[in-house]
Amino acid sequence: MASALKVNKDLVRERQKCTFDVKELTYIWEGGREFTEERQRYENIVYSVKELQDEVPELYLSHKERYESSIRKACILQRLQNEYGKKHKVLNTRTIRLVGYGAIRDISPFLLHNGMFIQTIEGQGTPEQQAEWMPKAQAMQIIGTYAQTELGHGTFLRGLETTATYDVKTEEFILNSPTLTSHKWWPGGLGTTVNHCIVAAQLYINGKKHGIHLFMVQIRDLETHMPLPGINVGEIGPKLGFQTANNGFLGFKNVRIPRKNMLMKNNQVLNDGTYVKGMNEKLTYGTMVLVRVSIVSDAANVIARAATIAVRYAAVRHQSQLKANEPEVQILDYLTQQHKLFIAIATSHAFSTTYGWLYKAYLQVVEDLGKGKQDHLPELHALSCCLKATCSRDSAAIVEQCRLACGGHGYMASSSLPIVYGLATASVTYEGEHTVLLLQTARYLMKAWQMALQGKVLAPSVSYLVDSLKSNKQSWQNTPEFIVKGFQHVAAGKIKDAFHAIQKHVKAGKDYEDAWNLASVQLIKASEAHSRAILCDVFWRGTIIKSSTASPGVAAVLDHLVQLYIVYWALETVGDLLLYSNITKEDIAVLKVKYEELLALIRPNAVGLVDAFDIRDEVLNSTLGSYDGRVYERLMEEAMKSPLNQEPVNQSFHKYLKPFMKRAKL
Ligand SMILES: CC/C=C\C/C=C\C/C=C\C/C=C\CCC(=O)SCCNC(=O)CCNC(=O)[C@H](O)C(C)(C)COP(=O)(O)OP(=O)(O)OC[C@H]1O[C@@H](n2cnc3c(N)ncnc32)[C@H](O)[C@@H]1OP(=O)(O)O
Ligand SMILES: Cc1cc2nc3c(=O)[nH]c(=O)nc-3n(C[C@H](O)[C@H](O)[C@H](O)COP(=O)(O)OP(=O)(O)OC[C@H]3O[C@@H](n4cnc5c(N)ncnc54)[C@H](O)[C@@H]3O)c2cc1C
Repeated sequence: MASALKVNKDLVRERQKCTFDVKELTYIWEGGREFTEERQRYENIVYSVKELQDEVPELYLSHKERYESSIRKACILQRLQNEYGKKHKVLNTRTIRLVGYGAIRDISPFLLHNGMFIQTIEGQGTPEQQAEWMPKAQAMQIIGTYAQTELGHGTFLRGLETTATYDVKTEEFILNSPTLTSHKWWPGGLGTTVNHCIVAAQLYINGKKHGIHLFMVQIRDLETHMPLPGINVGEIGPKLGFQTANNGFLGFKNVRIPRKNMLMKNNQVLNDGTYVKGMNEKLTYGTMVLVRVSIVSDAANVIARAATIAVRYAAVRHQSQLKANEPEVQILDYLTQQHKLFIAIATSHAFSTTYGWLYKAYLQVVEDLGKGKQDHLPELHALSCCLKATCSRDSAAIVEQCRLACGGHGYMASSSLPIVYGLATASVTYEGEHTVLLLQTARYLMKAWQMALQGKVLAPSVSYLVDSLKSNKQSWQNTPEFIVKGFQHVAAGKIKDAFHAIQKHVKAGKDYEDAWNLASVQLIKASEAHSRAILCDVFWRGTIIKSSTASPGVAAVLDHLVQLYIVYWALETVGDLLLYSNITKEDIAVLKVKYEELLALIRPNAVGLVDAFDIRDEVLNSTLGSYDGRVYERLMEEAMKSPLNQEPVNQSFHKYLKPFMKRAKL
């Protein structure tokens, strides 16, 4: 961090106003002091490596140069990560991703290796397969990705066209891409980086189709990196963001792999071609569940980055007068600006708390599955789908809101907000498209409602449906607990409406599937309302626990943030509350005042709160958001790095402009 002398005076003043212990909040936000200290130790190592510092900003490099630079840095990072793991302890994936962003400035071409390839071997491989591939993958002797999506299908996995046909004679699978649309399309690192893939393919044995299975396939020679025979591989080209992820395409022509290369923890193919079905065919999708859970944490992190940039900038930026003859105010003093930004801070805490809760549930399900118990798998699938969908979508909207809150300068690439938006919005689509995942949860909610009507016991996350069936005479109270109940009433009401809409269409003679489609707008609204009820409930309960051991200062700001989140969403969805709960116009008027009071309470701590995210300047990489607040100096310094500013006159003047001006007629 910059020395106090060089720090912008507004930021100095803001930091002096802060009423709580910033470090203590960092530890809480990050899940414990040990995680923060581990990350900081690793950051100190990584960001002192000279080779990781850019001479030319990445954005001025060509597509090819950018990729080459990202690979160079990713290799250095991976080496540092492995060395660190040997000396200290293995880093958690959040730290790896965070520190990686700071060095690479975008997505690591090894993201899928570290985020899905290794996890799939771990989660889907037999102990023998793990013993064979894990050490090599961890040491990066083999580099891999998760190759599932095809040109023709990403969502509908049963529609994937890549085939893996078992040849009993040779005890091999033969992989083929029978059509153009069956080519793998999108996997990160696939373009020119990886030499192995986990490939999702339709399994055929003796002409019988057994559905999607996962296969370990080597696609490039380990020495020459040339594609192996029968492999057609390449990169898919520039995208909105994710430029250095090296997303690729892949086709197979009679590529043979040994039988042991099918990941067989769940389903198996024996030597003679006998197919042995596992406990649950959906366990093949297990890595996706883990990544969906992790995306909730990623959403908290991207919001924290955007909020840090926008809040610090809003403290430094002065524009317009509140009153005539008075100096121009910090834009952070406009209530509308606080309305845009404080919800970002609160949301980041909401998602971080929810992630902790969801990850615990994930670990419990994994432990249960190990014992042959799968009772909580449907609930976890439903939760991970709707929370991934809602958190990723909110993160993209909030990052964009933070960008807009920075006015014109937020549009500068050097603000980093465009690149952060690229990351956030990608997560709305990858790992299960937003609407599609909401509809997965809706399937679960429809069943849960049916069970509630039948008086059956429901899983904890939907048990509120039972309460909603009881007559609700209790009058509204403007307390967080009661507002959370209000969200549950909204969710239950929307679930019930969607259920009835389906029933109505079925009664009118529609097939269930058509009725489902006709009700699907209501279904996604029900799923969203369920997500919001969960987020508010988990955030509220989680904050009470965290506050119980926190200092009074930190407990107070945590309380302000959780209340702000709950009241903000109550006001955003006030129409729903009027429809489905006992809230009155008078209660809403009180909530509006409460919301304004909360903005005022948070205002003095705004900069302290984003400082507590403890995101280093290297990770922020932002002219607007650095710790010292030297916004204008940095904007000018970065502009001066433009190649167009390295010469007083660009050659295009002589080639085009001058002749054009000469020819121009009055
Ligand atoms: C260092 C890094 C660390 C961590 C990584 C963190 C972040 C990663 C960052 C970046 C990642 C980058 C890129 C992303 C990579 C990808 O995008 S990989 C590809 C992802 N693809 C998808 O997500 C595909 C989406 N589609 C599906 O999941 C499924 O097709 C579907 C769920 C939409 C439908 O599946 P179907 O087989 O058709 O099933 P169905 O008939 O609809 O449902 C049947 C029943 O099965 C239940 N079910 C479905 N999925 C699961 C599951 N995963 N687990 C448990 N149960 C499941 C479903 O609910 C149905 O149950 P019923 O009881 O209702 O019948
Ligand atoms: C940056 C990025 C990285 C990625 N990395 C990987 C990777 O490493 N490995 C990999 O395998 N894949 C990867 N993917 C692919 C990604 O997982 C898919 O793009 C994603 O799952 C969405 O599938 P799709 O593209 O087929 O969308 P589609 O399903 O074609 O979606 C198009 C539209 O149709 C709608 N739709 C589709 N089905 C339904 C339905 N049943 N009901 C209602 N609406 C529907 C959707 O809501 C959406 O509006 C990546 C994608 C991106 C953008």
